[in-house]
Amino acid sequence: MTVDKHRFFRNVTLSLCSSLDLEKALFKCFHYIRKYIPADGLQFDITEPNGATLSIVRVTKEGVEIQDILIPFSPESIEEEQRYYEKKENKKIDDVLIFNAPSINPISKDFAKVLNLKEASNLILPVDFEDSFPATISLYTFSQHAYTADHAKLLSAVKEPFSMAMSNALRHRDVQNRSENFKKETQRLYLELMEISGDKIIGAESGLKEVMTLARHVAEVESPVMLLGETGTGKDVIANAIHQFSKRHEGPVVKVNCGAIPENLIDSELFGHEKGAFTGAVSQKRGKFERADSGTLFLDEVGELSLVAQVRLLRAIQFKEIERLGGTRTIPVDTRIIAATHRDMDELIKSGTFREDLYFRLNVFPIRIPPLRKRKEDIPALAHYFIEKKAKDLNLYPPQRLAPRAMDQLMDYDWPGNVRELSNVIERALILNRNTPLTFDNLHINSATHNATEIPMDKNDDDIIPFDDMISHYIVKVLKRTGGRIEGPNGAAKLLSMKPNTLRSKIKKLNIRFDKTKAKRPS
Ligand SMILES: Nc1ncnc2c1ncn2[C@@H]1O[C@H](COP(=O)(O)OP(=O)(O)OP(=O)(O)O)[C@@H](O)[C@H]1O
Repeated sequence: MTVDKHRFFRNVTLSLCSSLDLEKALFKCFHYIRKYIPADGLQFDITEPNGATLSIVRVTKEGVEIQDILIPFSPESIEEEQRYYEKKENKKIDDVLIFNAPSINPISKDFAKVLNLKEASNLILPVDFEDSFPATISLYTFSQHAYTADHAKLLSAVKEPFSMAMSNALRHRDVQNRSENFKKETQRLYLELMEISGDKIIGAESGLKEVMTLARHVAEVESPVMLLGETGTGKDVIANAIHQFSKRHEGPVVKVNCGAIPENLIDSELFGHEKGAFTGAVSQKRGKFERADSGTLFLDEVGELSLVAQVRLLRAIQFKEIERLGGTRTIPVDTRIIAATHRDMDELIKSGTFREDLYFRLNVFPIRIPPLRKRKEDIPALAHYFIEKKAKDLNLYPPQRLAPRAMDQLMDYDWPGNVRELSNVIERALILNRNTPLTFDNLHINSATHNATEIPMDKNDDDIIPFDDMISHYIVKVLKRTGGRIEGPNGAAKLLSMKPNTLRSKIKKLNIRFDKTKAKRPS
């Protein structure tokens, strides 16, 4: 067959450049080359400084095999190779080696032993990499004396494109490996950090047993999860556990507190924006959706999302793609959604504040986390866990022991603020009882998380009440005046000279539960 050398060069180059993925590029190239040069397979090898060869990829008619096998050569094989090369049927033409009877070639025998090969003829093209070890691309057949000088010349014509493409592909592979290692390292550090900080799920074998079973089951699939439960029950903790149990655990878990982000910023926070999309968008920003690519997006307080953001969220979930604000192109996203809420979603749907279609998309696999009062068996373990952890965090280690009736006091209380309230109560007890055993008298009064509106403020000036209670009471007082409104000219944040987000996080931290219906409407 006559071959147009230019065309051959061009087509080999194009197929090699068709993908940065080494295997794909070689597969395409092999199928083109074998139209002109006989070949049952193609192999890419790199020779290490010690003479051993790292066989990287083998392409055959059936497909691609990634080998990454180190093949050791005996020093005798290397010496014999030279003599073998001097035989008349084996030649070197334009830098390409022709081995037409490699079954007697010692190096090929070493290869054959490890790779279980039976090839009979070899055409070997050395490829050059900058700062790398010698490498070869070889074609082989199962018949003897398959290769001619013309074949060698044709293969030698594509030495340069092979060298460049293999070098780029190896660099690309190196970057990918580094990024894989980086992900693994991040995961390892995360687990180490969890261990050091002592963050674990207490009650996983008792009060949360059913929740944990569901979490493990759903982690294996990709379905969206809806975590339902009162504030402070541990929705965050379970969302993290699902991510860690899932095959996405090497990817990021990105949390968005939909209730803490002002309405006008939520779109940009979730979907990102292009430079100049709105006043203040001074540079391009990737949204949380994009950041959660290949991982999990945790939408906390999803019931607080504005209707506009709900429409975009629905689209992103349906089509698995997003558009940055002010952008024109769609960006594919591979993200698993876990949503959480303490609100009654049926109520929100009835009142028209939450889209029913979005709810059905999110509520594929609901998990209800029981309130602490319904799993009181977990209280002793949680209390001991928080005593240890908080004492370390607060530098009050070793902690005081519990007073004789202290555990009964904790067990008798209803914990409206759930696990978060228990953790706050223990922190306060550790601070107040530095030299005495821990007690929890007057839990109802002292707990800032419990109905802060009831804290008596008409106490005499000399009476000391805990600082958090004082702040909670004051925030509730202001919320009453603004009808529960946080933002805007008549909002509580403005009256308190605070940023709305700071106030929101304070409300969350102190677990202030504010009933809007009891508030005075603002004038
Ligand atoms: N089972 C548990 N074991 C250990 N710590 C827990 C457990 N459950 C909750 N916590 C701790 O209690 C606190 C509150 O939990 P978390 O933030 O997960 O609650 P939440 O339900 O997401 O609250 P919110 O609805 O207010 O967002 C966190 O500090 C968390 O680490």
